[in-house]
Amino acid sequence: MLALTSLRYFRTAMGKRVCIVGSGNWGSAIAKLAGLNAATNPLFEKNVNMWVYEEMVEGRKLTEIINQDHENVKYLPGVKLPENVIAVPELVDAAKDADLFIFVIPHQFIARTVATMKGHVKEGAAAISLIKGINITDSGLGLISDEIREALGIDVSVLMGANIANEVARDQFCESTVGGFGENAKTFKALFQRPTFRVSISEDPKTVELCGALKNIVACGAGFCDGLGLGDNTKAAIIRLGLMEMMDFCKVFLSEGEVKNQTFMESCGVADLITTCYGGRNRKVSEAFAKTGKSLDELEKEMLNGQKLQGCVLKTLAQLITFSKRVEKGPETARELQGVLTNKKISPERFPLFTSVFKCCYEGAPVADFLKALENHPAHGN
Ligand SMILES: NC(=O)C1=CN([C@@H]2O[C@H](COP(=O)(O)OP(=O)(O)OC[C@H]3O[C@@H](n4cnc5c(N)ncnc54)[C@H](O)[C@@H]3O)[C@@H](O)[C@H]2O)C=CC1
Ligand SMILES: O=C(CO)COP(=O)(O)O
Repeated sequence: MLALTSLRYFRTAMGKRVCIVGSGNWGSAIAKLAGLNAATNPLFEKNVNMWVYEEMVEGRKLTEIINQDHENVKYLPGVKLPENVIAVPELVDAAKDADLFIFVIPHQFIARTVATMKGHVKEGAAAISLIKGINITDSGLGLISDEIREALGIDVSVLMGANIANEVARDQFCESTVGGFGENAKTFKALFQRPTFRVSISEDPKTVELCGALKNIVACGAGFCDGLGLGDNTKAAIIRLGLMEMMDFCKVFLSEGEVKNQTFMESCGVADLITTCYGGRNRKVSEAFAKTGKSLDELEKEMLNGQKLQGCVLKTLAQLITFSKRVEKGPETARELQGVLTNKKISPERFPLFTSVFKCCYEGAPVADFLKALENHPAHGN
């Protein structure tokens, strides 16, 4: 009896404390996995804090609903969360004394979030980013992991993969990729891996992270394909050409030697691309965009009940390709990339799929013309 008590004390004293920064669809699904593992693995402290951006749901605070009913009824309805996952409305309280941070919020909110955390993070803590987005910085492309690392001065790994949250939360078998190094990568693998969630470690974290952002753009193209009533051959071509552009983009924007081709064969690469192009939110909303002509902002609000589009990376892409253009609204990823391409003196013709998705989303190009841009794709040779 005494031995058991001391073991419990030792565990509380020594286990790493986990804080999940975010509680949306994926944030809640990953909370289930991390909560179940923390409850049984002495490497971790049993209780896992989850920062919840507070809101009222049917007259009750979302944090109260999660802590009393153990379900995030707004962002992951129908799935019970482990009771050791504790919803905390104040970010600084949630982060207090944490050793491990899991960043899982839509990428447009990261800057404000890390600014709030600055000065409240324990020395020696480590983080992992599950965020599938990118930024533009003065020097061009900015990885979200770099933004977190620079703001908080801690090591940051990434987790990317073919992981539609609703399926992961229902224990349907899938794989995922941790991009990172050494003990921190292993610790995060131990925190997430479950019998139905198999995690590999890749020491090519920048490519792993860029794959997670760029696939969002291809998913918009897949949605256009569905919206236009086209079939599986066309979708397969979009996925393949999208993959070629993702690989080329990574080699241009990371230094060539850093990018390992094997990374594209991991769950974070081709597998995530496939799942997103069939089952993701970007695909779904882009299909509706092609059919209705409503704006992406409008459709996001109508169709996603508070969840956010990250196809979105478009916004960054756009700025990377045509730095002069500033588009204020809409899917961010493609926008974000455009300016970077111009900075690198790379013509948009090198990335016809990314560019065409952007033009349809933000410049009023007809979706019916989307595939024309692919007819002379560089991947087909001369
Ligand atoms: N949902 C999925 O299947 C997957 C999502 N991801 C990635 O994970 C990241 C997070 O996505 P989800 O968890 O699905 O989020 P989500 O799309 O469900 O986003 C809604 C979340 O944003 C929060 N929010 C709203 N305004 C906010 C603000 N001003 N500041 C901070 N938070 C605010 C909401 O409270 C809610 O928790 C994204 O980068 C996404 O690409 C990655 C893999 C799978
Ligand atoms: O990243 C995802 C699956 O791995 C989810 O993609 P969506 O954001 O398009 O739903």
